[in-house]
Amino acid sequence: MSKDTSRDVRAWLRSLEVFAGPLATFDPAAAPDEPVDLFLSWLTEAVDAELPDPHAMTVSTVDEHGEPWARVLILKNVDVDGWQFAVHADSPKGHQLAVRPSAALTFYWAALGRQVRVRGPVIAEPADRGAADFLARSVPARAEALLGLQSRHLADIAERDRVIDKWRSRVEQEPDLVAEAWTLYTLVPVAIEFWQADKSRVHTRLSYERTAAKAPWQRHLLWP
Ligand SMILES: Cc1cc2nc3c(=O)[nH]c(=O)nc-3n(C[C@H](O)[C@H](O)[C@H](O)COP(=O)(O)O)c2cc1C
Repeated sequence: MSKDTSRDVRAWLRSLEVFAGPLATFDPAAAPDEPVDLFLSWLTEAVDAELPDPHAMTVSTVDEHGEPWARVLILKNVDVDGWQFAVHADSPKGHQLAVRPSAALTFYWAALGRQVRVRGPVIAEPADRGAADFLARSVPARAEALLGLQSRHLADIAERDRVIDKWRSRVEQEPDLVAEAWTLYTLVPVAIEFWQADKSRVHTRLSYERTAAKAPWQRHLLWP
């Protein structure tokens, strides 16, 4: 891209609106003691507002060289014990979690002007829980996980379709087949931040922090 074009892009980006939606409101004084309760109420509002993929989140990890990585995953469950996602352990994110079992999650519900960030250690759940999650997946999703090549270089699209077709047939014939490396992970939160946008740009932030899993939560307002 030439420098002239990049100047145009800068102006174009500056012209785009942010926080265009009617936006939600947030009164931190009324926030519950347990952050998962607040998260579930914000998630419920996102679902009720019919936002697309309300349970999609960016999962950030760090590799053995300290390099950051991030990708979008689907939230599988959340309760007082933590936020859960399931992935193939033999994938880049699985390898990163093996060497650095810690992650950050970011949810963004744009139309409501809300962001939630969650950070903490990640534990791999026992194999039977990973298997139960795997068997609840669709046939194509199970086939992709069984072939176990996620994020590897692919020679051509025809090869992808041929191999996936082969695994789909196998899953249809053997519906109890489980990818052993499919793993359910729980992020045990030590820091959770709720961020509410305001059109005035005076945003409201509430953080819950604790020194260790199961320790009591401390609440702090944060400067926007
Ligand atoms: C909305 C959305 C949902 C996704 N859900 C998953 C998922 O549940 N599991 C998964 O392995 N990848 C999922 N992906 C793909 C990941 O973002 C990522 O491309 C893939 O897991 C490879 O990541 P890695 O190379 O860091 O291991 C999803 C992508 C999007 C956009």
